[in-house]
Amino acid sequence: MSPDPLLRVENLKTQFFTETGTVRAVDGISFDVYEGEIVGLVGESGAGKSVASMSLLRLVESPGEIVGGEVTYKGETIFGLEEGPDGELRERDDMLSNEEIRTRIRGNEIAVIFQDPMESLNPVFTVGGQLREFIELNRDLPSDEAKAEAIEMLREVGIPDPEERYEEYPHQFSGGMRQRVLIAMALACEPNLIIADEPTTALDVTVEGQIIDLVDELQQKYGTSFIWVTHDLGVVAEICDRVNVMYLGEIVEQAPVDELFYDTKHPYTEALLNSMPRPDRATDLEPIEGVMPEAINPPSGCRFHPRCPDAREVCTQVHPDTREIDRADGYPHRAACVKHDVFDVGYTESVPLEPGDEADVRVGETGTEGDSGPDSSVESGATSTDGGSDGGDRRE
Ligand SMILES: Nc1ncnc2c1ncn2[C@@H]1O[C@H](COP(=O)(O)OP(=O)(O)OP(=O)(O)O)[C@@H](O)[C@H]1O
Ligand code: NI
Repeated sequence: MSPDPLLRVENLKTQFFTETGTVRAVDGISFDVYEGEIVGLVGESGAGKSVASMSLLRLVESPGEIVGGEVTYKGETIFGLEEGPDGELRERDDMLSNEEIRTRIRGNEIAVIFQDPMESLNPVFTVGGQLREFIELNRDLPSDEAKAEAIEMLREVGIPDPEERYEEYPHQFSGGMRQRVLIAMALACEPNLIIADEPTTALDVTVEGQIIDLVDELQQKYGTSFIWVTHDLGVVAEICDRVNVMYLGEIVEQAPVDELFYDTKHPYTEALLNSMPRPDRATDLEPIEGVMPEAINPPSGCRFHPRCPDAREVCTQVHPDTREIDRADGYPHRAACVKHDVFDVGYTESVPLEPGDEADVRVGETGTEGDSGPDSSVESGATSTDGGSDGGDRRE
């Protein structure tokens, strides 16, 4: 583990200001990416994985806005706020401009691969032409050299007959081949970090496996770091070094991949694991009970408590921060669950919630749960400075 991370994300918050309310899509997440590692962001649909990844390059669009926290890349501030003279939050002076992000960071330092290659490739231009143009622009190469490089990249990502395929259009490529093209494009400028948002989700399992092997190979060859977004813990097991499990805008567990699987500290991770097939567990699959509530008005206390088999009374009141429970290989194993002793909020004495007690409670319904919301939660962490101040931290 090198002393300084390549990317540091601290207490990042991104919200959408919609007519029906404020969506707390990313609600105070912190994680690091060190050089050469593949870091997973995993969680159910709506957990905030995509919004988190978009926020890292400030790609969130209105009505979305990053409202708090810090993103630092190689010591440079991609996003950061400070308190102005009247106590209002404003962007820090050392924050990179949009222009700097576009020309210096995006593509060259940090590249992004999205789920649907058809959205990233223009259907009216040839695959090769697009790749060539991208290389020409970003690496300032003359056209013929860029073309040779483009063909080389296509070969590198395992496209057969790259000279011929160079002349073809995106629709002539299969989904897996298009995804390979996007990987080629991401790699073309030899970035240090690639953010890949569910790049294999639309593919069948065999092709997915091939793409994952390819990424593994390229990662070792180029030493590129990755942030790998997925809802699939199987993929995480295959490819990631460290993992962040997201639930309703928060990271509830963070650990090196083996620790996460074999010394699971958060009931949500446990539930995710139980819902996926595993060779080392013969038991039947158990789907996670209930649905993830919406991020507009999350449950009080621990956001997972209405679905949690370990939930006790205290879990409805205390909102756990993500604390270090253990260390493994020099990395922290963090979890946001008060059943761990470090929280010391009386979990053991607290009355267990009957299963099903709150399983039906939906956000927006009347009842103690829906009424309280996060404002009434007690923050468990003395270190947490922003607890419950939602809305108040919107910039303007
Ligand atoms: N443009 C938008 N306007 C309003 N809410 C949004 C917008 N984009 C995302 N959200 C909300 O932000 C939350 C997080 O969404 P996000 O797309 O990051 O989830 P995800 O974990 O990537 O899910 P998936 O696995 O389905 O891609 C969700 O509640 C979503 O509805
Ligand atoms: Ni997503």
